[in-house]
Amino acid sequence: MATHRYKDGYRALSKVDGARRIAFDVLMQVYSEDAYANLALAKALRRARADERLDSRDAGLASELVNGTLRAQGRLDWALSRHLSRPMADLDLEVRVLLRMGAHQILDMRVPDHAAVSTTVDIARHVLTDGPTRMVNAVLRSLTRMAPGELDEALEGIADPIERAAITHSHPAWMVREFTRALDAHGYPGEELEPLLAGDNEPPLVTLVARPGLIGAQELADEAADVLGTRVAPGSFSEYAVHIEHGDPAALTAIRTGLAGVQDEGSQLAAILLAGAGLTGPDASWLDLCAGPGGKASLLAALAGPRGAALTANEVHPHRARLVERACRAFDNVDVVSADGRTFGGPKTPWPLASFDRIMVDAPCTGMGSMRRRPESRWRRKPEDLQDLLPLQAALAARGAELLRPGGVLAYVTCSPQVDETLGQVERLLDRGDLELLDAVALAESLVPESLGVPEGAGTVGASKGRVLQLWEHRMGTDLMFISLFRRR
Ligand SMILES: C[S@@+](CC[C@H](N)C(=O)[O-])C[C@H]1O[C@@H](n2cnc3c(N)ncnc32)[C@H](O)[C@@H]1O
Repeated sequence: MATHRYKDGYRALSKVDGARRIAFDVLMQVYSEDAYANLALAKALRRARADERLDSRDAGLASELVNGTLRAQGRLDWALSRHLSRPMADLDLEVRVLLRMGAHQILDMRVPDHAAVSTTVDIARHVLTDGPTRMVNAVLRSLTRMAPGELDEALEGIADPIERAAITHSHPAWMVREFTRALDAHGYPGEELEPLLAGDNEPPLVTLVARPGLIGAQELADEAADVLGTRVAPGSFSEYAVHIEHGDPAALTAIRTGLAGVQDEGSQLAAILLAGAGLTGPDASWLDLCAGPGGKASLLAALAGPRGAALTANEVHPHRARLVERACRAFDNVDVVSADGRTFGGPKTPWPLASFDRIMVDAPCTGMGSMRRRPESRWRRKPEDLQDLLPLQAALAARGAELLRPGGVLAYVTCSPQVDETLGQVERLLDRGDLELLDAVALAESLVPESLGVPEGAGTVGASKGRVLQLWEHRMGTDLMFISLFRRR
């Protein structure tokens, strides 16, 4: 066992709590190696379970510490900075991570103060020298000594409403500005900002998709209930969706064999709407231009199959193209290709211009619509990212339009409500003059089991007769998917 010098001589360090140590190690990987929290955590938990170091309660605690600490980072740093004599950014990473973990337990979890402090300091003793360890101890103790309501009062004292909302709901201020702009652009009142931001801090609903033709939603729900012992519920906006309350979907045979997948209802709806839009003429050749990792491609393949249609699924990154292959392994009507979508197809290729009947352009975006699923992503994304994303999205959408035959249907989709990458790109597509915007809201209402409740007029773009569909977690419970549909003239 490790030893350490203290005033009273050498002594054994106290045993570090397993779940907290795992959380600390995963958080360090997220911050120092840009690891994805969900992947790093799953790997660490698998390893600990294999060594029989962890039961399911510990695994739950480690998950909450990782995900909760990441989500709450902005608010925790603000709270901690009130008890620090120098800026948080000047502290060593290990110290910052321990302070955040400890603060999350003190402020947000039902961990008794003394346990939150002592378990954090136990880790500090293993990874830090004496001085920083004492500092972690002192700052966390001072946090526990705050008067009730002290933080709320300080929050109320922040004059700028964007800054206040950013800290209260732990989002970067630029994102709060963008969410405000997006709500406004779709005609929703500013009061919806708070529930929107709060939704990002809720653990996400896990939704499965029963790929039609392979397995029915009821059969999938029965397997999930039996194997995972979870309560299940049917989807509201996709007849193929099954919500589960808990459990690891990977334990289901239907998931392992590709009959079903994990997919938010918003994503399912994007594929359902592209497949459901009216079309005259042939309906045989479908394209997913940005297919990785293959969620929408696999549902599109399932919907194309009974019509005798084939899907070409393209993805620029070969490793992600392999994920598309895996997601579509149960289908024989899918051709997976790895190429740059901006120059995909064309003369002398198997995919001439103006040849596809239905095209999905699910463009790379800021991902601001699925922050609840990737707790670290809100801090990784920068507003400058849009400088690269916007031209990329425009070029992919334009290529999609060129590959679409007259009378064919194109879906331009993002997992973000950010105005420039959604409505801005729709306007750009309409400026081409060869595309007509369809009414995605009316089509959705005609296809979904329950009404989406989109207010009258919301989603109308300029003078066009069409409407785009923006989904909101706080209204529909889905990711904030943006779906627009066009027909080529
Ligand atoms: C939003 S994701 C697509 C999600 C996918 N449709 C699904 O439902 O699973 C965007 C994808 O576009 C890919 N991508 C980025 N640049 C691209 C390009 N120039 N050509 C084709 N694909 C690209 C990204 O690698 C990413 O996998």
